[in-house]
Amino acid sequence: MSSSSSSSAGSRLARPVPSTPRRPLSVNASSDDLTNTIRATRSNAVPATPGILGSAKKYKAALTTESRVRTTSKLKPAGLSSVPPTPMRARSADGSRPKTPSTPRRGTDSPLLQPLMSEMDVSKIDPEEALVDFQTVEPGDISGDIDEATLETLNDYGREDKVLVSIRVKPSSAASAWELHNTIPKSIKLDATYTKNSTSPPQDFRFDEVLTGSDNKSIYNAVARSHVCAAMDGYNAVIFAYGQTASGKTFTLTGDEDQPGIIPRAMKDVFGYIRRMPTREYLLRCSYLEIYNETIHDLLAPPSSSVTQPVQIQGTGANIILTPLREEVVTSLKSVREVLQRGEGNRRTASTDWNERSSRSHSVFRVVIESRERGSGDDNGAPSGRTTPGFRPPTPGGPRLQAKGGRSVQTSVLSLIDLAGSEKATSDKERTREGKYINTSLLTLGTVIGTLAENSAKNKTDHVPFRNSKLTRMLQPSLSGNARISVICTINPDTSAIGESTSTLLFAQRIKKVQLNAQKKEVVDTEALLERYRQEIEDLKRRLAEREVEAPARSRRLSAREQLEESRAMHDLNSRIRQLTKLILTSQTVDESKGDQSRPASPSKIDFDMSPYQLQQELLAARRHIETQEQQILSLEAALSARPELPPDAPESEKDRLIAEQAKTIRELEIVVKGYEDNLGEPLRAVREDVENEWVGKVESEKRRREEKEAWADELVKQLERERKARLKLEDERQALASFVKRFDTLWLSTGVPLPSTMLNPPMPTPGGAASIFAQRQRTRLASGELSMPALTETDSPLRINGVVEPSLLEEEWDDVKDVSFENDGPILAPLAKNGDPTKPSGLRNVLGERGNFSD
Ligand SMILES: Nc1ncnc2c1ncn2[C@@H]1O[C@H](COP(=O)(O)OP(=O)(O)OP(=O)(O)O)[C@@H](O)[C@H]1O
Repeated sequence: MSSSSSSSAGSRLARPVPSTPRRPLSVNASSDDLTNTIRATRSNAVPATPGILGSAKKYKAALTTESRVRTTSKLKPAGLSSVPPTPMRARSADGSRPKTPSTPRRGTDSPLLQPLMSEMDVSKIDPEEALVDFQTVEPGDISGDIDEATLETLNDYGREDKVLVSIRVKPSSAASAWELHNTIPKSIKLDATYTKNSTSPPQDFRFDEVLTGSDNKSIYNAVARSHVCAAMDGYNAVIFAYGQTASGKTFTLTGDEDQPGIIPRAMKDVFGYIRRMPTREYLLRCSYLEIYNETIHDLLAPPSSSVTQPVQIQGTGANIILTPLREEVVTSLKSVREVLQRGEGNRRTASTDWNERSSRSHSVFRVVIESRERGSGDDNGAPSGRTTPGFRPPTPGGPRLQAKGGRSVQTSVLSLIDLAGSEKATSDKERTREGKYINTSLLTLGTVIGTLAENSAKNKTDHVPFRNSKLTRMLQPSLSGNARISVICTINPDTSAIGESTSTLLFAQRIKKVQLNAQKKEVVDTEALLERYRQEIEDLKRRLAEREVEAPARSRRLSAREQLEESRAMHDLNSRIRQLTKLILTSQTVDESKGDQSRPASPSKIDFDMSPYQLQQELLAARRHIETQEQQILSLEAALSARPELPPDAPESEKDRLIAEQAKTIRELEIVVKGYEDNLGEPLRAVREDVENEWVGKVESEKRRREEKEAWADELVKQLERERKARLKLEDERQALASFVKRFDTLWLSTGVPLPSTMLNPPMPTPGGAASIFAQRQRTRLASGELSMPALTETDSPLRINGVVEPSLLEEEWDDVKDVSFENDGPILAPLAKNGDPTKPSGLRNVLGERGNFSD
């Protein structure tokens, strides 16, 4: 053990938890126990290891949750004996298969199982208190098989970018339809007797492993151990079993009393791995869910809430969140066993035509592994882990281990998936309905795998229908490449299952082609870094102040070269302070989600959702800030210059003190000025630039709108001018007409013809009527020589304006007027009839000639 690890171990042991003796080595929490518990739960019998479950052994629980679990576990022995009977038990009792209209979740019948683990719920636990490390792992919790040599020799398929695909052939007493390793190692082919096409030889299917027999240990070593270790090393890892119903998937993953499967062995290796890693500490969280009839149920939630509140898949692509999903912190194999027991109790299994205990759902057991380097045990003068305040995450998915002191936290997920088996139609209606869902999701899994394989092989980017089923949606991040995957395809070698086995082998071949590129995920805690920066700044400032105090006395002793070096050292200290100050500002304020390192956030971070007004306010606030700083600078400068000068006979020490103070003030000023420039000057310019950029577009569009309005206003003015002219013209015409009528009336009066009685109350004249009468009368009087009147010339035209005869609006009216006269003009025309021909057409045109004095 290295010295650092010993010291950390020492500090850990020194934690103030006196009543935490090591767990006795006699605790034999073997994977067999774990499997027994699972199997027992699945068969609804009292667990095969009641002694262990009900044991009153004193568990060490210094930094684990076991003490709390233990408190609640005290009820368990009583509860276990009263687990109510289930359909399976009923079946074994009366020998006939029970009718199960809906697949039962046995957890519903065993409420006593529920509260036991509630205190392990991760949302109620300070993760720092549940850390597991090499000291807290019990020897009984680990697999004795794992050691350095084993790890070295592990066939680490996880390092390849391909899925590890293995075939497991279930032992059968009947004749096998398949030949194994006949011509090629790790291959399987159909016995030629059963090939349909006898002319072509049967295809050799080659895989990473082709395994037989009932030994689960060799299976685990061959197909799972490397992936479990990869998960502990920081990679996401997925191990799943695929195959037709009753072919041995559950046997492979869970196993039985004699042959513990992958899950119990993996968990033993997890603790074994932790024990081998004295330099790291771990937080393990488990969740367990099932996809039943395309609904995701949390197997760790109370059954009632699981039914009413199914788990939803949120997010897109590789960032998928399952919510609400219970996660429980596990600190020992025992706590894993309890979690598995509860989950298994809630799983849906039923008797089918092929499998007495067929899984009717896909089940996913997930372990989230978070780890970080062990610190010195004291980041802030307190024991490691104890100082972190209770961490309650706002987001679904449970809490996260916090990085401390700049240490990074590595997170990975190990998913162990027992898929429901594909099957033909069964004799039971409900089973058939379930079978449809199962087959559909498996079919989608096949399509997804096929597309992924095709995309990888042909370098294509065809759409992958992940969303077509809950299973593929949930597996999307892993299948998209960010996980190391191991698939165990189980087949039944019987001749009756040749079709299903062939289809399983084809699926296995396709998934072999999927390309992977799993990466480790590490997160560094910026808060811890900031704290370190702050401490360093304080330290540097203190050193700087010390040097400054000593500087005057020392400078008298130092040579010129030494003085130069001294000033360089001071300068370096100052630069480092400035650099760290800037770093703090950047880390605190840069919005990591946007990845924009160039823009500080507060107070000058630009939010493009802000309104221009808000931006202006921001700008103003920043300006005010600058002004305050400028005032600070001024006042500091004033204070500096206002210092009383020392009298020449002042003691040397007094002079030294004053010089040191002044030097300090100057450096403070320098830092403030530099800080002003770095933190406000540049950001403020950026603000102005952003505001200006935003306004340029707006000003341009405003300008365009204004130009358009001006053009429109010009047009309006022009129209108004035209209208004004038209009005003037009309007014002139009106006046000309009025004077014309007036003249006409004068002429009438001069004829001496008495006004007819009707004229005393004349009807309203119309232009045509008056003109007609006037013309008639003129003709009569001219003809009789009674009147010598100068002929009307163009100059008399009422339409003449400014000496020019212009076409008039009135002209059109005249054209339209065919007969204009006074109403009841008979009496008026009577006297005219004496001198003229009243039968002739009347009208001004007749008086003034065919066109009169109207010109075109
Ligand atoms: N390799 C094996 N050695 C011994 N027994 C096996 C093996 N594989 C399967 N079995 C037995 O076969 C039966 C069916 O196996 P299992 O329940 O694991 O099938 P499954 O594929 O999970 O079925 P389903 O999809 O219906 O849940 C079990 O009784 C199991 O013990």
